[in-house]
Amino acid sequence: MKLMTKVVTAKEMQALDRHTIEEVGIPALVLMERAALAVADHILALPKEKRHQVVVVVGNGNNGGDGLAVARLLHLAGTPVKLLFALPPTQASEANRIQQHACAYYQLPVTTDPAVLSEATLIVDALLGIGIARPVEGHYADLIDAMNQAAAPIVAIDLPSGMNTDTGEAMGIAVTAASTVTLAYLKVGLTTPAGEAQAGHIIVADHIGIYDL
Ligand SMILES: NC(=O)C1=CN([C@@H]2O[C@H](COP(=O)(O)OP(=O)(O)OC[C@H]3O[C@@H](n4cnc5c(N)ncnc54)[C@H](O)[C@@H]3O)[C@@H](O)[C@H]2O)[C@H](O)CC1
Ligand SMILES: [K+]
Repeated sequence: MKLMTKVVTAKEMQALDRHTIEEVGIPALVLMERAALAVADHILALPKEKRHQVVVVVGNGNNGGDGLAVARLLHLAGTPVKLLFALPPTQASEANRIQQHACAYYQLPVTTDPAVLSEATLIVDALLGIGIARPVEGHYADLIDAMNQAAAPIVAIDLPSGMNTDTGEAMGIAVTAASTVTLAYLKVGLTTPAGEAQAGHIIVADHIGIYDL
């Protein structure tokens, strides 16, 4: 018997998130850690030559927080990791700042220079997730372009950055990923032809501890 996978919009995912955190009482950082473990497991199962130098591209929201937690887990598993911050690390969500602290404890190398992407054998896209709220422009558009131009394959966390969660269309420009580890449930945009083309191989990390309403 084939089980149907639940498919959600950004609003629905945000409501499930809120329900799990505020009503069930599971701390957001617990969900973030479980999400990061799922993404790290996926990366650690890739051929070793892909893991010579991982570069995690970090946005300032919780998608970036997931990326920072993945970076820490990969580092602790012996994988060389560098962080490419989109913005000065001070302008970030609370969970993101907590993850930054943990990465700083382990002295993970940090840069804001996209040239680091040329060193990557694997790129982790943690720039934007379901919180994308407007078309991608300026520095963010340049970063996505630089990721797409780099030789290394891209693993996207939750969604390829720049993708509209509900339509799969690029909001200006979107990451073209080799694989996407989407968290909790499949997102509507990932089921459209445009979304499938950007996402590559899609893995649903359905054991991160989100509870249904
Ligand atoms: N779904 C889950 O179960 C879990 C999800 N997690 C991860 O959290 C993100 C969503 O996090 P959120 O902070 O709400 O949003 P983002 O990180 O995607 O982005 C918010 C951040 O980005 C800015 N922004 C929005 N649009 C743009 C734009 N076009 N250009 C530049 N900047 C933009 C916005 O202002 C905010 O500052 C979800 O995808 C998961 O990865 C949890 O960690 C675990 C549980
Ligand atoms: K992403």
